[in-house]
Amino acid sequence: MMLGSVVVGIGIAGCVRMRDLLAPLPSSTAEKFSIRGFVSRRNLEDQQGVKQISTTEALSRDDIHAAFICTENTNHEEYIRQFLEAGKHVCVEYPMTLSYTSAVDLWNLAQQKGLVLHEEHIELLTPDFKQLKKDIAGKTLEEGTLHFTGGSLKRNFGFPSFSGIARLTWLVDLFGELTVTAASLVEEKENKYMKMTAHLLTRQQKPLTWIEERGPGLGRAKHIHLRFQDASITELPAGQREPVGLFMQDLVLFGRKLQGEVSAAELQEERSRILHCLQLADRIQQLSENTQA
Ligand SMILES: NC(=O)C1=CN([C@@H]2O[C@H](COP(=O)(O)OP(=O)(O)OC[C@H]3O[C@@H](n4cnc5c(N)ncnc54)[C@H](O)[C@@H]3O)[C@@H](O)[C@H]2O)C=CC1
Ligand SMILES: C=CC1=C(C)/C(=C/c2[nH]c(/C=C3N=C(/C=C4\NC(=O)C(C)=C4C=C)C(C)=C\3CCC(=O)O)c(CCC(=O)O)c2C)NC1=O
Ligand SMILES: [Zn+2]
Repeated sequence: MMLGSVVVGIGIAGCVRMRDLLAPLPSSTAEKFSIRGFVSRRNLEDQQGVKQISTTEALSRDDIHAAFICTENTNHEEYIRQFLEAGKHVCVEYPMTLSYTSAVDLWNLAQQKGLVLHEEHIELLTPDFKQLKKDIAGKTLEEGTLHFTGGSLKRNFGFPSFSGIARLTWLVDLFGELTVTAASLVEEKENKYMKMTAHLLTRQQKPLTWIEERGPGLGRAKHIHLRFQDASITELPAGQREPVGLFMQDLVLFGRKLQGEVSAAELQEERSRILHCLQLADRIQQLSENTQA
């Protein structure tokens, strides 16, 4: 059976989703999707030959089974809830929500309804990350820093521990569950500049620092300083480029979940990681807001 799909939010991510749905990876679960329309709060002409439909139509049509939520982050929660309540599977661009408790609610709703709730994590699929993970396998961490820089985000992307949750996901995927010991935020609104610093500890009580820095003219980059018992890594390794795009890899994974090809254990592990990261993001926000006041 084909999985009728709708893309919600026509920014960079939404357009890429549409492109991938229109030209799925051959012989993959991505071929099971069939795009039926897109939703936008603007009135748009056809996009890549796909027609705009209303949210009401997307929620009520029997031939629509899945929604791709690609709006700015402040709207994710409301759209996810509406589509789950309407009985549709959901793939949402990270971060799923801007609070831990709302994410727990949504996972519970998906479970009650027997629906797949999938959060995109292309940062785990990048060649550089795959290589880094291989390079540090078996090494014992002493301390580390992950410093992200990037251009200013538009409004409505949420607190930086949420908009930048991809970086936190890296740290948790590499070093396991973490705790937050301190966090602060420096913001210069008039300069569109911000720098968040979070201090974390691994289960083995090793310190990790996560810095998320954004401002006009800052290039999108990650700096790492990882010190292990017998080695240091101070540069991201360049992984082997892959023929399949990142969003397409994520689409295939979502498709595999819908086809029941992902084991319950794997689903549980992923859900735990996602909720753990959102919980850390929540804690970082709380601690930062306390230091600001
Ligand atoms: N661009 C990328 O490479 C990646 C993006 N994401 C996530 O995808 C999501 C969307 O990001 P982008 O597409 O890059 O952002 P974007 O700024 O290009 O698009 C945001 C979306 O919101 C819509 N929008 C915002 N305010 C609106 C308003 N007032 N009225 C009508 N429409 C409005 C835009 O048209 C667009 O659909 C975010 O959750 C982001 O974190 C995740 C991974 C990678
Ligand atoms: C060119 C302008 C450009 C914009 C506006 C952009 C936006 C953008 N990229 C993101 C993540 C991401 N973006 C990319 C990669 C890309 N994303 C792309 O739009 C393109 C062209 C690539 C390059 C192939 C990746 C891999 C992530 C996941 C997080 C990360 O690893 O940084 C996010 C989510 C929040 C974040 O993690 O920062 C946004 C809003 N990315 C860009 O590169
Ligand atoms: Zn640095």
